Amino acid sequence: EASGSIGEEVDYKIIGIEPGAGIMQATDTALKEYENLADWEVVESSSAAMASELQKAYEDEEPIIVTGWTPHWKFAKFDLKYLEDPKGVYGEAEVIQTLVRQGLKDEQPNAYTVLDQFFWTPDDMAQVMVEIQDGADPVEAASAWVEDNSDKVAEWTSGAEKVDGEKIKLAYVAWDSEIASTNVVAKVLESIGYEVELLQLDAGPMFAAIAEGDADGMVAAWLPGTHAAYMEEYGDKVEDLGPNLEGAKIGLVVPAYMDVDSIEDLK
Ligand SMILES: C[SH](C)CC(=O)O
Repeated sequence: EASGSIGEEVDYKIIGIEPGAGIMQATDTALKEYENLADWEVVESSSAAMASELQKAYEDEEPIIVTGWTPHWKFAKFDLKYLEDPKGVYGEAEVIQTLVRQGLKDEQPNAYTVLDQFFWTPDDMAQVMVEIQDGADPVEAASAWVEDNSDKVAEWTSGAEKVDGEKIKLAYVAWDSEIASTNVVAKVLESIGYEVELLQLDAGPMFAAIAEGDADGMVAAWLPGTHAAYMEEYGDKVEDLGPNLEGAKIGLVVPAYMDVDSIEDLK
């Protein structure tokens, strides 16, 4: 039974993730744009910590508001809803794009071909994410998906020739979505002979690593809105290979049992 306002119930807190994430920047903007959020706080946390807080609240049918995104396994496990965002702070549909360092096409044309052709659906990504959430090692979950989806993988490797142990470094942030996609791409690059190193960074350093050539590629650019600031800073120093997934979204997410439908209702 609701004891008071939504704000009182969640102590005026939105449970966030890592500070550098674009969704955290968008939520900082939301706290300024929505007068009713003037006294609210977004709690810096991590993707994993946010997910476990969400799971705990959900199991106890407690109120909670989190920074959420699609694709994500939480929508398969819990009955959740996005809060309406009348001021459009979180943008509309997002795509996840692939960025590579300048020069990769000449130096590693076969890796470039795979990264350029990598494209899959939110359902594909969710299959790998749920396996990992259910306890599978990300490398194992990626291997299993690659084996089960050889036709799609063949489209990605079409035109790429085998190499002999050349090294490729993929940068990523430990968001569940990018743990899945980066491990799948790594498996596919390994299948044509590359030795792949995964470099886990925060969002800003991930863009910087591609721009400065410290990593060869990443499949983790959420655009046009989420990572707009990073593209503003680094866009002219990277090569943008376009979307690898369409139908993504970010926003504030609550369990469906909460009687709130819009960010404007958070009082
Ligand atoms: C958390 S979303 C996967 C990306 C972002 O917010 O930077």
